[in-house]
Amino acid sequence: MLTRKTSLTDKQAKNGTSKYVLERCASINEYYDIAFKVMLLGDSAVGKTCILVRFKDGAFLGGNFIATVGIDFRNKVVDVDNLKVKMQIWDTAGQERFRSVTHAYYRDAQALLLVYDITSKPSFDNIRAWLTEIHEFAQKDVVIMLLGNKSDMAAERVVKTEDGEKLAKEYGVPFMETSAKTGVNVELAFLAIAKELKHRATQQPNEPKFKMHDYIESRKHKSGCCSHG
Ligand SMILES: Nc1nc2c(ncn2[C@@H]2O[C@H](COP(=O)(O)OP(=O)(O)OP(=O)(O)O)[C@@H](O)[C@H]2O)c(=O)[nH]1
Repeated sequence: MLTRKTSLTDKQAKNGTSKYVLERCASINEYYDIAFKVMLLGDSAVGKTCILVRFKDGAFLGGNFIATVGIDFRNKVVDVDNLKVKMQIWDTAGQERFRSVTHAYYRDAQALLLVYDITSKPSFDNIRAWLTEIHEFAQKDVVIMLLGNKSDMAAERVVKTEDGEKLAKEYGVPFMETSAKTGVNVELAFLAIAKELKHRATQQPNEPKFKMHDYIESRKHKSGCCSHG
């Protein structure tokens, strides 16, 4: 594999407009300009692995639930404004007994997707505890997004969309409901994160700021309406 590392631009490096180093990596399978680490967090069985598989392979992992043991990651390269952005996505085990393993990875992550299950009230109630943990272990400027997964299970819903929105507003984080089963909003969640991180890394002083919240609100599929895009 041929790997070459370059800084963003000499100017950016000099005036410190970006703290991320651009990596230009060429190999048979993978070419990218810039790389970020993203983590999926949330209680066991909320659908973190399924969200990752849906985004990476466009498929749904139905059937028997197999809990993640420890931590695992998958890479996906997406195009953002003519740059190849590699997202290294870490899938963590939601079970309590693996918590000390996953804590060690928080500090490296630039973005966290915090997931609950709309059919599980405890998974929603635990979001506050997850946020406390994030504030303890993650970087101060980490990008956080709240996802209410399994939006396809309308009949079993116990957490209202408004409650998710309210909680997200309280913590100042973007929010959307997803379905790893149908794919609703899954790609949008990762693309919004990729765009936000790319803009933070390459932002020029005179460039308008990327507004992640507006980007999501103008594109997200709202539960109970329309067809899946
Ligand atoms: N209907 C429906 N089922 C889902 C969805 N996402 C996940 N599931 C199911 O929920 C169960 C748990 O999914 P996982 O992705 O393994 O959950 P997890 O959060 O990774 O769990 P841990 O690895 O224990 O942390 C599985 O049986 C999935 O098939 C969804 O969007 N809709």
